[in-house]
Amino acid sequence: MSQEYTIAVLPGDGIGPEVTAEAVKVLRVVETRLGLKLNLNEKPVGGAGYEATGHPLPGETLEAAKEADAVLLGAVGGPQWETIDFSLRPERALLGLRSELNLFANLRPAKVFRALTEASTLKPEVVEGLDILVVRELTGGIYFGEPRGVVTLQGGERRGTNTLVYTESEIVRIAKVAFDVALKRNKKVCSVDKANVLEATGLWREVVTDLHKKEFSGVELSHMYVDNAAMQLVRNPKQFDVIVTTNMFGDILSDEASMLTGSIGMLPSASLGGKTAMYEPIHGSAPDIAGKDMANPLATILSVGMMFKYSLDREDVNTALENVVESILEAGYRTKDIMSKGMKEVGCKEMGDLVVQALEKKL
Ligand SMILES: NC(=O)c1ccc[n+]([C@@H]2O[C@H](COP(=O)([O-])OP(=O)(O)OC[C@H]3O[C@@H](n4cnc5c(N)ncnc54)[C@H](O)[C@@H]3O)[C@@H](O)[C@H]2O)c1
Ligand SMILES: CC(C)[C@H](C(=O)O)[C@@H](O)C(=O)O
Ligand SMILES: [Mg+2]
Repeated sequence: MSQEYTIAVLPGDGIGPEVTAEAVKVLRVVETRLGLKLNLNEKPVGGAGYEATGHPLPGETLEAAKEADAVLLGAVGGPQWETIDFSLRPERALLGLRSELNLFANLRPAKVFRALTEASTLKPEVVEGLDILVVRELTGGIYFGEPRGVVTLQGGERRGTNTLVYTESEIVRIAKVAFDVALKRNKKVCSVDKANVLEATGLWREVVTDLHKKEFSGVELSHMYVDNAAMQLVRNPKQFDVIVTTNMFGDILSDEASMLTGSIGMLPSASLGGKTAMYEPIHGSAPDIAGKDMANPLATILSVGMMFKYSLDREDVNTALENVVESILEAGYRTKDIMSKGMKEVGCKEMGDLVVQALEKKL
């Protein structure tokens, strides 16, 4: 009997469907080569969900995600939905999926592929061999804290509120993920906060320090304020190995870290914690290049690799995909975002085809 898995495929908006289509091609190759049976259950999400049903996270989409062995998501959002009520914005679908599936741990690896060392915004020697992991808390913090919203005050002025909240247990569980993953890497964690100003992250620092003392003293722990961390990431990124941080700081620092690797189109992610995990590139729907076959699909394809590693018990597929991506880049193929002189520019589909061809030889 062949292994059978159900994967909820949520392409979303903008370049979401373009990069997801390439990742699906890759899934199909792995299915054939490994003799698996993959049931791909495609559903609308984000703006596409809103247009289809009036809600960015339709009930059938959430159900499909909950019932699946893993979720693959493209990207959501776009200018056409920027003025609708916040509760119906495409981005809310992401928050809904993350909280409903209890995906509190978001792993965002920023690895510099050898062939792309020259594509980084930094000098080659600063990023060569860089391999860091941002562990972003994903279901708490200012993204979910109450009270939130906009009210009109007496006199007519409006006031907007969001609230940064963390409980001790929320901090402990994400810190545990970071320490555990550090034990499998270089045993080094930097916890990033704003403990000099924000009480909630003062608690964050205290709880991380206590947990470290009690259970993870074999890991080297440091703390850094987020403003300094943003600066250190571009000054000397190789000082970091695992970075653990809050929901919003992780969002920002991972986009910054992506540019060390050459492009935001290179960074995959895994969101873990509950029964079903979700895999998505860290980038958005890129309305500026949508529909032009220009998007880099590698972040989404590498997210498929993470899916095999964390949900489908085939880390070898992740390794094969990383090797395939390296070999394609070594051969000089580049999407526009990572293009440089003397290289061969390809579109989104052609990049997907190159991965498929190389993977067919590898698996
Ligand atoms: N996970 C998600 O679904 C997600 C993440 C971030 C932003 N968004 C949404 O996406 C929309 C656009 O947001 P934004 O412009 O701030 O961020 P973005 O990540 O969509 O784009 C930022 C820049 O990076 C480029 N880019 C992004 N992905 C790329 C890829 N794969 N290949 C080549 N270039 C790529 C874009 O062309 C753009 O110039 C907004 O609605 C936002 O809310 C969604
Ligand atoms: C679109 C938005 C909700 C999302 C986030 O802030 O988490 C995105 O920026 C990301 O990084 O996945
Ligand atoms: Mg982001």
